Amino acid sequence: LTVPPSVAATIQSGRIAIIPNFLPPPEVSQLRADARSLHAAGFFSAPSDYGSTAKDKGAKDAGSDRSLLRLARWSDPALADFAARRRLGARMARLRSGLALALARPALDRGAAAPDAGSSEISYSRFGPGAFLRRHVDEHHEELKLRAGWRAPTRRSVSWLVYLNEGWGEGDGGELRCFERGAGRVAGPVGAEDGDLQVGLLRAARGDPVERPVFMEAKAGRCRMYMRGGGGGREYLTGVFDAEPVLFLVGDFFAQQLFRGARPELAGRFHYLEAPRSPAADRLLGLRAAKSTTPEGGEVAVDVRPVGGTLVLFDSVALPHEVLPTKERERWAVSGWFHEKQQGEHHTRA
Ligand SMILES: O=C(O)CCC(=O)C(=O)O
Ligand SMILES: [Fe+2]
Repeated sequence: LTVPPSVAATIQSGRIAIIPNFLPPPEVSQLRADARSLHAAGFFSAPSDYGSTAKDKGAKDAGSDRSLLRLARWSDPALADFAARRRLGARMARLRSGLALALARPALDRGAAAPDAGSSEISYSRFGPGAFLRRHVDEHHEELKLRAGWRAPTRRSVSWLVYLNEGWGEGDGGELRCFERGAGRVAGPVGAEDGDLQVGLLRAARGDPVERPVFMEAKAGRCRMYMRGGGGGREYLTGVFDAEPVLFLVGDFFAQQLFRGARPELAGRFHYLEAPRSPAADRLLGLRAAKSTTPEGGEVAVDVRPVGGTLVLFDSVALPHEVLPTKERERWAVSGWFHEKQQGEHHTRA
């Protein structure tokens, strides 16, 4: 499946690519019926694995009526309409190959846990009336996930969703709200550089009117942030620091202190993609009760209605997003993540 350059460019700049009518209506209906019958049969479960760190769990909604069909069930030929699921899997595998080429991420999904399913992770999701999903990013730098972060052989690279709803109207709620970076050009692809994941960005400034992704090297818990330099090398922005506790102090202000030793003049431009969160910090910021949020400095909210057949794609590391509360209706989707190999062992924590 050929991925248009404009779609690739959108993903690489940290924005959401929206492709209406990706799935023909008959396939949308088949998958929706399949999801409904699997849900009715009790095969869906609460997304307990959601967010890989304890810190994340505090930031998620505990009580909302959201459930998933896991991969083992998805891949079970004995259950419901397996033919429809397999057809979608084949389509997603073709999309994955197209994306690997268009995004120059050749390792995309190689060695996937479930090659037959077409995507490393794939599941149905159901939001009951009133359900929502709090602001988050789908993948974090390994150091932000502590030891577990380095153990996984692969990581999320591209997030995808195909909505399965029939005639979703403006009043139905449940929009996917994405927090894109608003102003201007991004200097180079977001997400990762040479295996190092992005943790933040430098905002555009008068003398340098582009946003610059900031990546983090980490070796045995010793970290250093950098951006792409002029000659293609790394331009270090901080000295070496210990991941703990520094990365777990909330907010840009603390991160900006790290720039003092290297590039103090750039400190004020630094912004976390998604500031590390903790239940305590959320309480402090009054976020615990918030079902939806407004854009932070320099962000623009883009709302996507979950209309049947629409495909959305975005970089799993770079784009914060949330799902607004649904009103009366159930909200159905099939979603997943194409993975990439995680970087080599020399980066492993001691
Ligand atoms: O259902 C959606 O639109 C988004 C879901 C999501 O963000 C997630 O599962 O990580
Ligand atoms: Fe997400």
